[in-house]
Formats: sequence, structure tokens, C-alpha cells
Amino acid sequence: MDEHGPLCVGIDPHASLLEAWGLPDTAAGVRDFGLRVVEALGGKVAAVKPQAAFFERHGSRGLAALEDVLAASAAAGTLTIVDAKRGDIGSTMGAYADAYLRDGSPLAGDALTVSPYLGFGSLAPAVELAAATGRGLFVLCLTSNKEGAEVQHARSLPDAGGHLGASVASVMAAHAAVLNAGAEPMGSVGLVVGATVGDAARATGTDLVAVNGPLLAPGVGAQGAGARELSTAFGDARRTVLASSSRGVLAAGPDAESLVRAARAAATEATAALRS
Ligand SMILES: O=c1ccn([C@@H]2O[C@H](COP(=O)(O)O)[C@@H](O)[C@H]2O)c(=O)[nH]1
Repeated sequence: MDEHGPLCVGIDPHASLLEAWGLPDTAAGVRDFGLRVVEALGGKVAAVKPQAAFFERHGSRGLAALEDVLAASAAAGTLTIVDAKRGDIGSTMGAYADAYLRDGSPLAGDALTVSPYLGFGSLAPAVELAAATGRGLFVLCLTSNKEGAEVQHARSLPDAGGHLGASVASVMAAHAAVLNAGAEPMGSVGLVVGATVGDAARATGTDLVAVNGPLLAPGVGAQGAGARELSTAFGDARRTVLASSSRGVLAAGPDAESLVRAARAAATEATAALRS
């Protein structure tokens, strides 16, 4: 983030983007798309974030394409966040952890997005394997979609004194804070907090500074967030934010120079908003 600016570029091969790039909507098409992004931006951005869903659409060959994109990013020295939002009961979570966080697994990136909505404790196998292999997690906390609020803003019952109960989002952030306590410069259990969430962190009592971990902020570009939204949503936690844009950058492709220009512009905007 210090070297390239606090921007992650998502690799989301939507059918419409494949068409615009002159690629077929097939496993070969998504592979080509991902490899072109990595070739253009590898070594030039803080991280890339392949969206697993767009690869899974194409079955086993799509997953093989994701493996190739992850390998190419590793070869380019660019960090990868696999956006698969995995979450299940602990015994099954162990298998997801093995797939996405084990050394030598072809689907392992440098970090994985996970869903804590089966209970934060159900993520323990992923937390343990990520720590053991030097990888990171991004735990869904306040997501960029408006529907997320009905779950994430919900609060437990007021106490006997009538004080508001804790929000779901604040409880998730507090769990991450415990895991990151004392880590320097920060721990490896990050949160997903959308750049679009406005004052949701304050409204839900979610302490983003205490998390002491990176905050992945999707929603920049196509979902409408820009510099203003980034600078207001994160308050004193803004220096730990990794802004994320997929379609906003990818729309500039397939020309490599245009992709680099779009990524640099987004990174410059994120730097101005988050590092001032
Ligand atoms: O809260 C969240 C969590 C994840 N995402 C993912 O990020 C990208 C956003 O794509 P854009 O084209 O920049 O809108 C996509 O893969 C989402 O699944 C998110 O948007 N919000």
C-alpha cells in the first residue's frame, strides 16, 4: 500500500466485460481476462482480488483458470485476495481453509474473504491456518450492499439499564481486534467495510481503529464511492484502508496502458482520500 497506493484491483470477468474485451464467455475467456489484468497491473498495484464466482461459473475449467491467475500474480510479485466469502460450520470450514489458505494448494492466494455469519468462532480453522502459513483473512463486517444492514446493523437487546445492545458488525470487529491485539504494524485478520457505507461504522458502534488490521473497502467506482466517500467512511482508521475497485478499472481494458492509467488514477484518488 505504501509503495503503490492503497488500491486493490478486482478481477471480475463479467460476461459484459468479456464481450467488451473481445473474449468468449468461457473458461478460456476468463483465464485470458485474468492473465491480461495481471500482465498489465502485476507489480503496479498493492493487490488484486479475483472474484471466485466469475470463475466458478465455468465449472472445473473455470477453477483451473482461477488457479492460473493466482499463479501468475504470485509470479509477478503481486498480492492476491481471493474473494470467495467462505463460511460454514467449523468442520467444513477446515476444508475451505485447506483449499484457500494451505501452502501448496493451487487455489491459495495471500488472503481470503470469509463470512462470519455462522458465528465468528466457526472461522477458527481459517484463522489458525492463515496464521500458520502467513496469510490473511478479510472478515465481512459492513458490506457495501444496502441489504447488508438488516443483518450487520442489528443489535442485541438493550440491557437492564436500557442501554442499546451491541450491533452485529461491532461484535465481528471486536473479535478481529482480539486476534490482532499487539500486532505491529497491524494484524492479519482484516475486515471488509464497504466504501459505500457512509457513517455506518459510527452508527453501529463499530470501532475500526481498535481492529488493528487492514480494512478492505470495495464499492469504489462502479458502486458509486469515490474520494469523498472514502475519506468520510473510515475516520481515524483511514490509513489502514485498502480501497477496492473492479469494474471501475476493468472498463478501461483490454488495452494494458489504459488499464494502468485507470488503476493509477484510482490509486491516486485513494491516496489523496486516505493518506491526508
Ligand atoms: O461488501 C462487499 C464485499 C465484496 N464485494 C465484491 O467486490 C467487487 C466489487 O466490484 P465492483 O465492480 O467494483 O463493484 C465484487 O467482486 C463484489 O463481489 C463488494 O462489492 N462488496
